[in-house]
Amino acid sequence: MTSEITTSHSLPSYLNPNDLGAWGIYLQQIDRVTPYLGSLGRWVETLKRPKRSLIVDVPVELDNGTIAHFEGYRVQHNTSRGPGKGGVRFHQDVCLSEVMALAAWMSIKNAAVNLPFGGAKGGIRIDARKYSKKELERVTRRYTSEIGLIIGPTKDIPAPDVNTNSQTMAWMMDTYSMNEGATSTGVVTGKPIALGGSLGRIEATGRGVFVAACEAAKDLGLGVSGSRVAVQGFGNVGGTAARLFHETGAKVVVIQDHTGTIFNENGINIHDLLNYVEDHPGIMGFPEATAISNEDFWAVATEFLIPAALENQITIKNADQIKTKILVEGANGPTTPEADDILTQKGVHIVPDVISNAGGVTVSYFEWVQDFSSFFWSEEEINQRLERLMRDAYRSVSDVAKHHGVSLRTAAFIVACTRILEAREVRGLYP
Ligand SMILES: NC(=O)c1ccc[n+]([C@@H]2O[C@H](COP(=O)([O-])OP(=O)(O)OC[C@H]3O[C@@H](n4cnc5c(N)ncnc54)[C@H](O)[C@@H]3O)[C@@H](O)[C@H]2O)c1
Repeated sequence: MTSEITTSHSLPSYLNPNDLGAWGIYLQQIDRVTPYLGSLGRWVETLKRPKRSLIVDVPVELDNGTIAHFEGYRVQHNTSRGPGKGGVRFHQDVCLSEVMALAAWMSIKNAAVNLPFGGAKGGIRIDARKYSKKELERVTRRYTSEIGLIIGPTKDIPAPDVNTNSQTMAWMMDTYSMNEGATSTGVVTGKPIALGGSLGRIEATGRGVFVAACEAAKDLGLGVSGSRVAVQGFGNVGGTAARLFHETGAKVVVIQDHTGTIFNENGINIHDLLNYVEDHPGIMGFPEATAISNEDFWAVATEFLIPAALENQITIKNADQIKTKILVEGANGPTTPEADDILTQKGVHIVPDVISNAGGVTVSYFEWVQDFSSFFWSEEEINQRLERLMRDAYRSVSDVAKHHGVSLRTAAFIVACTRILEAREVRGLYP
């Protein structure tokens, strides 16, 4: 791997070469696919620097009358295939190199599933738990106004991410619309339904995970009905994926959340568990399963393992114990590169996050399309279109993986980088 050479040649002066963080990992991933890009390789430097990075000061008056200042970012990594698209994160550790990497991974995800978007991401360096709803509203509105120069329905469309939600998007939409003097629903996605949000958005990521799992099962000649499934995380993504497996006749035998791990070799009744977690802090104490240790979660023999909680969960420490056939990444970055190598050597079929959890951004795309036409689709229509798009995405990546004899993760990057750089090449350089 030539990451040091590449990074020293292509690093913008505003980054610290000794502390690249997530951006360094992204650069290594690009180095890994460059040999597969053929003549498009001459454009690869395009992917190693963001098109546009905006850093803004966000001053607000707090409830106690003092003035606080927060750092805000919006990075548009690449817009060759369409407007920027990606979430806005509120977190005290947000920094430029992290937002750059998250924006770049959105370019890859959007291109891998063939959505007509580039990649972008935003963030504010703030510990959201320490501020009132009114303070967060003022922060959101001032941030939106500051980045209003570069966002817009045909320029860059933000969405929720860590610690932001549909209410945050409603404030962003309202602020942008006030500044424009026109109601502009298409400037953000992930909005409340009352404001042009899309049906099916809440379940979209979990549904996409399930569709990707079914496609992977076809590749391996496995049936889903009767198979055993392990799910880590029983929130939006894990809960929906578990329910769809259960409704298809699979046995979800083990589930872990932040409260612990539960097991039932005959399969956990997911409808009962969903009802249970509505009145409890988590899955622990569910009467129709047995509690086991969190470490034992990884050793349960299954056909499908769905990490849908946090990043860096499958590491060199537990990869050896894992006994599954198909790993479908619901979370972003749940598998470390070392663990990825161990599992691949063991013959585990890994469906990477940029494909398997793309259901959310896909229905965000549908929301944007519906807002443009002011014509809204039924939930059934949305789910059908989502399933078709996810199946097509999996197939094209799987075909490339077979053609080059590489993993689905490398194949997803090959497909995505090729699409982005083809667009770059035919557009040509301005002026
Ligand atoms: N929601 C989306 O549309 C979407 C889209 C793409 C990717 N993702 C990714 O999927 C993952 C899950 O997102 P979500 O929306 O379901 O979040 P969520 O908050 O609804 O659920 C998270 C789940 O993870 C569990 N969890 C937290 N800490 C844990 C720990 N230490 N061990 C085991 N379980 C733990 C929680 O108990 C909860 O059940 C995240 O990585 C997120 O970035 C989500």
